[in-house]
Amino acid sequence: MADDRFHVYDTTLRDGAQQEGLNLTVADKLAVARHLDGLGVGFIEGGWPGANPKDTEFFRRAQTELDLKHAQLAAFGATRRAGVKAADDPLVAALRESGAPVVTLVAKSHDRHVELALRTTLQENLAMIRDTVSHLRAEGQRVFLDAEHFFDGYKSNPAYALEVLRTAAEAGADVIALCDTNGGMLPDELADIVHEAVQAGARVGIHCHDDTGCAVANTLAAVKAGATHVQGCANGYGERSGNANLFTVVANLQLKRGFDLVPQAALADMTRIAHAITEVTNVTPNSHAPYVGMSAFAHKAGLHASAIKVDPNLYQHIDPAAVGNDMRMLVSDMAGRASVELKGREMGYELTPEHTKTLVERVKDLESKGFTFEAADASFELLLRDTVAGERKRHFEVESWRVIVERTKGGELVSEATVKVHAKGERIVATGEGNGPVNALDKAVRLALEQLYPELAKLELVDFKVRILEDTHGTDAITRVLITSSDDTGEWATVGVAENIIDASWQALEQAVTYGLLRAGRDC
Ligand SMILES: CC(=O)SCCNC(=O)CCNC(=O)[C@H](O)C(C)(C)COP(=O)(O)OP(=O)(O)OC[C@H]1O[C@@H](n2cnc3c(N)ncnc32)[C@H](O)[C@@H]1OP(=O)(O)O
Ligand SMILES: CC(=O)C(=O)O
Repeated sequence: MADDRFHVYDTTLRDGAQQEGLNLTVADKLAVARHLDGLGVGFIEGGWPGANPKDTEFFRRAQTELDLKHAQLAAFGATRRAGVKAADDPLVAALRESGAPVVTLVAKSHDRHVELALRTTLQENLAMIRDTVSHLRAEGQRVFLDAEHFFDGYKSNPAYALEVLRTAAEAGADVIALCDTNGGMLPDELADIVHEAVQAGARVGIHCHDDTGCAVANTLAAVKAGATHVQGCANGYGERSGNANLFTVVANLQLKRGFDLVPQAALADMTRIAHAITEVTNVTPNSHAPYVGMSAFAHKAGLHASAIKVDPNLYQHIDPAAVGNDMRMLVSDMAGRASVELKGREMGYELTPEHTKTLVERVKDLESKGFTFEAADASFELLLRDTVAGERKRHFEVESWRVIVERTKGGELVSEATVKVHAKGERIVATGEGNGPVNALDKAVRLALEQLYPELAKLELVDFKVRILEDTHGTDAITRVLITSSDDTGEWATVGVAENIIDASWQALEQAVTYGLLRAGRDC
């Protein structure tokens, strides 16, 4: 069980699920909870039982299907309605019956919200808090209180906001999490208010939204001011601009401020966990996310690479391995010799200074014509092999290719491609049909080569991106095609550039097949 002196409290399954476009099934919620427990968070807020059947079901299934090693489940809900007893409020009953050891109650702490949104008196709101907290405590549940709009409330009526905090603490709430519900706060002012709340004598937590882009900074400022309970969401999910990214918060506190929040081994697994959660939520991972993003330790500028060659710490704030991420070199027209040398080493090649120089020149020249190698590692490796081996031996030589697109009498569009290749001393002609010209070419080239290279059966074209460069030239614009291919062990990307989209696609396709054969360990 996690240390109770400082809480890492995750609200992905409740506030994270309030993100536009994010929709989790009960099975998804259970899967995310297991990942969060693997990270070692102390509390997982599972949702609002009683508010919808899915969240009620989550808490029911969690009792038998979740075997949490670190975390405790928290059920979220509101204080009782005005004018009824907590014991008689059906939503409070759902919290009581959720099976969760912890209940987090949202309560109004802003006087205007009490009067306008709850449409009750300030005294009745305090009674709602007192009554609900003490009722759930008496039922044996631990209670935390989310003081909604606390910072805006404090600015409007500090005495009342602090009265809410004291009332909850006196009734038995262990933590009063101060919520920047509208996400409008900046760190300095927020820290001052947290300091005042801590002085009032309660254990204070912090719950920040990212509407000013300061949710993580505000959370860290609150901790500095005395908060000992941090709330946030995996990958920064949440209502509007999101919540404080819990991964960033944990990494900052543990690696920069010396807190011992999650096991080191779990922290070193954080990048995998962050990506595993995106698989469940079906939200594209933010490659620029701090610590866990694919680009978080990717270096593009030549000057950076030249210093990194001497010591990676010169251009990195931490060792990426501490959060399970990796340093990557990007090769582009911003690369210098060091970038290319390090990228070559990453790929398993020790390049001579002459080869490095030639490669830098070829990359800069090709990028000026529209190629992009940072997005096409496989094309860069083929270029590197050409440079090192003079003209690299080929698995196959292309004599010609042709594509016909036909609109049939019935209105159907059919593409037919013919490729003529030479491989292993044979001349092979093959024809493929597809729903588009690239699909037809892909089928034809595999048909031609699969009899000689059966491993091509595993190759799959998984993504195809087209970009028109210099589009002011109208039909003379250059087309760049990026193809991502996969086999049963991984993915690779190739690039083609030409005035004609089919020609650019063919270049990327031909390299994809060649690289696939090299990956499979095929000699020419
Ligand atoms: C800041 C936050 O993000 S808190 C989390 C918010 N999350 C959600 O709202 C998602 C889940 N919510 C729901 O499913 C529904 O809103 C429910 C089931 C909770 C309530 O639904 P309904 O009964 O139809 O009420 P409705 O949503 O229209 O309004 C909310 C009611 O809760 C009351 N309320 C709001 N905050 C509180 C509070 N802290 N304590 C007690 N009552 C509250 C409002 O005054 C309003 O009361 P009214 O019905 O008398 O007008
Ligand atoms: C409780 C909550 O989610 C908020 O005030 O933002």
